[in-house]
Amino acid sequence: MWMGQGPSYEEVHEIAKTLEGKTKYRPTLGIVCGSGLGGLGDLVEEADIIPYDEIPHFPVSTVPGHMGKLVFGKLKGQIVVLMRGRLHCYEGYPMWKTTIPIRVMKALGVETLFLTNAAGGINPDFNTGDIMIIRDHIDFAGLSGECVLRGANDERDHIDFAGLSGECVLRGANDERFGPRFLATVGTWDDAMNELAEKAAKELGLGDILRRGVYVMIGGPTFETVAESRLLKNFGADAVGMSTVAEALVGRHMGMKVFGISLITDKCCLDYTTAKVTTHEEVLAIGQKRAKDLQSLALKI
Ligand SMILES: O=P(O)(O)O[C@H]1O[C@H](CO)[C@@H](O)[C@H]1O
Ligand code: HPA
Repeated sequence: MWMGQGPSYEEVHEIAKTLEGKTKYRPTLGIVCGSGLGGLGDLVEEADIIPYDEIPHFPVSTVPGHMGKLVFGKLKGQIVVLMRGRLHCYEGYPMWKTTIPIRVMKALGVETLFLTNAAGGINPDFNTGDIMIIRDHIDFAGLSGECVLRGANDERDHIDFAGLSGECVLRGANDERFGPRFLATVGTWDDAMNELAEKAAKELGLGDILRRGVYVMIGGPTFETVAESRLLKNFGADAVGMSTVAEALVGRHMGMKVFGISLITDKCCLDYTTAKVTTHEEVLAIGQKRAKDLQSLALKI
């Protein structure tokens, strides 16, 4: 009997079977669209679009900028499945539930996973609108374990360790049919795909805004205090967001090739004198502004 945190191997394959009954496509590439970056879905040709709420056992998207639809079809001739809307732990889902679609993608035959996100720039040299190839990550959630005090705190100058952390997505009983109990995470982000992404960006004339760096996942939904941004910088993070790492880990757990890019939508404040408030609206607006560049980059890759 399955004693871990769900979903079971059988449930994942049941969902995949349902989807195979709704689309003729058998994708090998999976794409996850970050906040405000769902426009890539419009470029998928001859698409079969399946809303999450029509898929049994599938969590639904609740965040503005995430439509909650699976898009199957062709992108430059390649058969893809694209998540137009991802799931975040802060929406109230346990971490494992946010990655059900990634497990399902693998069951559908997906071998390569392309993750995109909107992120705050921690590296002071990064500017709003920059595109960062994810070289590595910090799984803040997994490093710190599950905190009983998880949630926001409204003091001005604090480090809300609970809000920053969550739980590792692979916590719970392990089914070896998915992957190993202990996952080595060195080399999570595929070097060859990163090289390809860098080359593609340069060819598109995006070299000036191209960065490479370390993405740190925090639990959210609170944006960082100044003290937290400083902490993350000292940890070695270049950009911060509330997603992506759990998906990457689950992808690697199942042997997928993983790569990804972050759009820097705001600069995190490292100084009280210049501190300004970040909003989700601002994040979405920068996504809109850079939409065309990101779509061209994804197509070229
Ligand atoms: O990571 P994605 O889904 O791109 O979204 C990012 O944008 C939202 C905050 O504005 C957070 O959900 C953060 O993780
Ligand atoms: N912090 C965390 N997540 C984010 C940010 C940020 O500044 N911007 C976009 N997603």
